[in-house]
Amino acid sequence: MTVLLNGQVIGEGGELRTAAIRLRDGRIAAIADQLEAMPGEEVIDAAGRLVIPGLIDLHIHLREPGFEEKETIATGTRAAARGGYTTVACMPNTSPVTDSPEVVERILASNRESGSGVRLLPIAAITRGLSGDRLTDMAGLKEAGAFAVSDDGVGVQSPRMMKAAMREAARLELPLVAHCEEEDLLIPGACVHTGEFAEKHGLPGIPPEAESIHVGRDILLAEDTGVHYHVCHVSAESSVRLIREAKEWGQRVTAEVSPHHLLLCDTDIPGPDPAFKMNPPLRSKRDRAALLAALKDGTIDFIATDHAPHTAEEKKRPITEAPFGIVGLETAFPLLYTHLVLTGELTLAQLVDKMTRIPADRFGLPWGELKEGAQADIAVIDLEAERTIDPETFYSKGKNTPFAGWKVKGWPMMTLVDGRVIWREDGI
Ligand SMILES: NC(=O)N[C@@H](CC(=O)O)C(=O)O
Ligand SMILES: [Zn+2]
Repeated sequence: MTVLLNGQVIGEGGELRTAAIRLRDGRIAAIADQLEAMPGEEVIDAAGRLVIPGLIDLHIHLREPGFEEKETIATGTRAAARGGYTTVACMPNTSPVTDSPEVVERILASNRESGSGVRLLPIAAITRGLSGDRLTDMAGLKEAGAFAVSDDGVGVQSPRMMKAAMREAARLELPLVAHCEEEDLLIPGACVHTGEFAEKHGLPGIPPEAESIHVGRDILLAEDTGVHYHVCHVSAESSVRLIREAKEWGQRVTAEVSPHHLLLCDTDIPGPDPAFKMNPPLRSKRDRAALLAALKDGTIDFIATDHAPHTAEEKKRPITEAPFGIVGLETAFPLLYTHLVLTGELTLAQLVDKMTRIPADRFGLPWGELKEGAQADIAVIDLEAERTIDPETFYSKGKNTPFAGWKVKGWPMMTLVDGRVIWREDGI
């Protein structure tokens, strides 16, 4: 048994209050203003710290199997635990692609063997080899433990294939998680948003409608299938408009946004630096404002990092050739706390909700809340701790972040899953 004493929890009305939390048999046995430590009980002093449900990230890349030089399940889940995450969902663009029950089982086994303690939810491919032309055996994948299906990394180009995928995913009650990108609208070497920055540097651009045309198409395709259709990493105002309308219409559509799209736009890119290259790209000020408004009003449901590690060598290539993607697990909470909560854009309660309860609720997961009887998945955060982001200190093998050198507050100090400490800051 463990008891966390004197922590700050977020109350019903969003206010902070001091509380003690008793953990027993992997669950939250009691939450009260005060509790007495019992003989033999492990005591964690959380005085002055924020105690919240463990963070949930439903879009990350762990690169195993196949690209272990970029990240492994062991290093990526360790980075997750350090970031305050207790549950993460990993995308299938591995090698081999996560398109067979064997790969799903291998990912789950690797996480068990790593002893990370992080709950790992494998997302399986929609099409074999992410080729876009043949559906996977979704029933077999689900049976093996797949939590959703996605071809993330590429868009499903054929509407006919997407419709078939939606029907099958609906039948099996598997969420369909879409990377929205119409390749017919891309030119070779396209690497940044079609806008001010691309023009200034003479770089080929990725237009926002390459994303939103798929969002609109998919909403229409999903309409009579009953599928849970989820849009990955929304970046464009036009996508937001379509999602908003579909929700008003009563469709089962959800969406995520990543921290970098909330905090940066193309005009913040200092130069042609691959640390600022990700897919979808950083867009205009207007797009960024639309994303923030959509997150506030619930059109965009929650935040997911799209943690996408790559090697330093790969990210040293010219911007047109370097791979897309940046890491995010170890910096998401402090970045968002500092730049959205301390600036008054979101309340602390809203931010936490969009990183815990809401993703769990939308995907029917049993975690994400601090309440009696719930699984004891917890993050302990020091809202006052201020540090400068230094990629060299990351547990992740990926050091590719556009936020190096940013000084931010609100660092995770301890992470528990099932009432067990899976990571704690040295000296805590
Ligand atoms: N987001 C990225 O820029 N890259 C991702 C793929 C993806 O999520 O689309 C990757 O796998 O590297
Ligand atoms: Zn993607």
